[in-house]
Amino acid sequence: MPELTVTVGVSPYQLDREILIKLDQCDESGHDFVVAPISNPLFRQKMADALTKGFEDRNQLIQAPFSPQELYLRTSDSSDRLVGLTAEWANLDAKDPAERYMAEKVGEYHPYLSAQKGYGKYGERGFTGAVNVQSNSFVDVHSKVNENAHRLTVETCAALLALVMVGGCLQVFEKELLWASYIGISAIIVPSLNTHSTQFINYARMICRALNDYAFHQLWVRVPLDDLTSGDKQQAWKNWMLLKQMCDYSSKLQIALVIKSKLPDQEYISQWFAEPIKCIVLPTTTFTTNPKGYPVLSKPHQNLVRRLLQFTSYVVIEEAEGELTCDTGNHQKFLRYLAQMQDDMSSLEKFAAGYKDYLQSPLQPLMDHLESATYATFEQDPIKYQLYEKRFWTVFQRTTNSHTGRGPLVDRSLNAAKLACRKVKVYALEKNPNAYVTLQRKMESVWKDDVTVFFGDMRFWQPPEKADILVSELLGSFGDNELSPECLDGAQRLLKDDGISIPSSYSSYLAPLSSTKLYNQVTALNGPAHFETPFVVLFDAVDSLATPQKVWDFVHPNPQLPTDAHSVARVDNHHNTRYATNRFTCPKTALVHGLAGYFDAVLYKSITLSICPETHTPGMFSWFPIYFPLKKPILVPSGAIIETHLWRLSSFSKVWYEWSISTEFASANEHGSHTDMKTSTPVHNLNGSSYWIGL
Ligand SMILES: C[S@@+](CC[C@H](N)C(=O)[O-])C[C@H]1O[C@@H](n2cnc3c(N)ncnc32)[C@H](O)[C@@H]1O
Repeated sequence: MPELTVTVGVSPYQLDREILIKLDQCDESGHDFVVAPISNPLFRQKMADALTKGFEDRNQLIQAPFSPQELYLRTSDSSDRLVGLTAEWANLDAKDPAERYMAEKVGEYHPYLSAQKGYGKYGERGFTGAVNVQSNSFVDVHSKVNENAHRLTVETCAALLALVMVGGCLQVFEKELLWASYIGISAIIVPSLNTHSTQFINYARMICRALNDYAFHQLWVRVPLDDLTSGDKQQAWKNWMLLKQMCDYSSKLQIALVIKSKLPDQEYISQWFAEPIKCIVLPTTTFTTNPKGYPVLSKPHQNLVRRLLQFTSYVVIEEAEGELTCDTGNHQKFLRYLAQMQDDMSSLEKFAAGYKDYLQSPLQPLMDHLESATYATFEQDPIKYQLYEKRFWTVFQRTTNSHTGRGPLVDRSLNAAKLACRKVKVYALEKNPNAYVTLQRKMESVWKDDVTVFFGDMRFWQPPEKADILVSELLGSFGDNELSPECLDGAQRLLKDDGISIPSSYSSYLAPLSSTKLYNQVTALNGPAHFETPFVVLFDAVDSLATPQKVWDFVHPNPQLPTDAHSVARVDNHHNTRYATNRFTCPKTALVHGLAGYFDAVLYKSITLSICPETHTPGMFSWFPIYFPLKKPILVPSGAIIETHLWRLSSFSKVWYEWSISTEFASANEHGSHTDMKTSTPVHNLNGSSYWIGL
């Protein structure tokens, strides 16, 4: 695991000084950035005054541009070290229709506006100013109200928009965003998501518009990790889901997760790991004090923050209300110390650090020829080969036939034989012409007469004699996805009637998962085919929603095959097709982004290897799990049934998977009783159209 980096900022509850002075102070105390409100209390006061006035006066006040005195952020200097904070007091879902009406529904205030034709972007935003896209000119509609229309060129429009907007809460929000955009701030923290009720629909619409209209790289929504005042422990998460959906899963929409002193249960913490957390907000009140008087976090908080630092390096220390002179330098130092604390890392963790949530296309060792570097990566795993060697220990005295790569399994079988003072004859077979060169050299220099190396495909190769033991390692992250069943079926005729296959069986497992990060990464690959392609990936920003269940298995030697079968795999592969359906109870309301796939294998009798989370072979890193994505995530209520459907299908030239997920839940009907609802995703990868494995 690389050293965790931490970028610590500070969020003053109120700024009473020039922002540049504050930035200097922050530099001195070691902060990397400052989260600063865009406008200040003077502006708030002006807006509050405006609401008490009559129509004309009100509009005059709210149309006035920001005066420099009303802004904390006045210049574009240092905007790269600033995160803007829009006014929390702007209630985007104000019950008072006057507030919202004045702010947004310009058309109703100004009936002729709705009669205008050809509104461009700015008009659609609800500004009184509108771009007439046809004439390429700017119309100050409010001036038109006063029968005093000004026509301005579109070039000056952006600068002028700040001057002509109508006010009110929504207007405040837009006005601040526009100003922040003008001075070049790239990240904005928008008002907190209302977690007490579902009264945030207009807020969601405004966020959606902001994502659409402004060039900000990111909008961070303040969300509490848990709202302990709400009866529903998932209320904050559910509202966040709704917001995400309304914003059509925009990847620019991210979370500033506020961690308070009381933490929720683990299952309600882990649901956030699947979400795009961009920033961790730690109010100073979340810290406790150690005996020397320095601020520290409790152990559970430390664990949580360290876990979250794997997703983001941004931490904001938020000064509590009324703590204007609070010195957050020591809080920041503690966070840096926490980020640097190294756990003892296992070899698995060291190896895995660079692979977390990194999507890889599954290997196709049958259709493609692997590269030397890929074999070198396999060979770094000590555990896999130890397990094979353990197995050889009991069966080595017979002729061995091995499918080899660069030969690590051959080495292990010879080792085991030597330790047990037994003689084995090894035939090593490889179909990769390049790996075959390496094998030949190894035979000449190391193995000598103990091993004979052959070049060929096990499905068609003619052996000098039949083997007692057939050793292979053709397993993929989902067990059968590198076509071990087809290859070993083809090779079964190389085995004596009482011969042994290592592995003797392997099984595949599935579980539903939630991960916005993985979903966004598939989206970023551009193109619908990627949503119909499984990926090998080491899960990190993932919430696993259930213990994986077995979907199917394969056994070798395969009792279904005729003993004299020759090239069976090519003639009829029907016996290797599968369909499995599994049912999972969703433990909490969750957004399902796809399926996690795993496998375990019995090498022989009690010797097994596994990548399933509950039974993972310690220290083994040859395989990461597989991810079957969904084109559109599905929201599943707590307690609902998630039914997975997976097919393994085959033609003469390829094997592929198809998948879909159905959900079943009870829904109240208009008579107050419950009816069962069932929904389903489309079937993914029909006919192997997007992803297949070549035979
Ligand atoms: C996953 S690699 C494992 C290699 C080696 N056992 C190891 O652990 O490093 C599978 C190897 O089997 C070879 N292979 C796959 N299908 C084969 C086939 N039908 N006949 C012969 N070799 C095959 C591949 O070229 C590759 O070298």
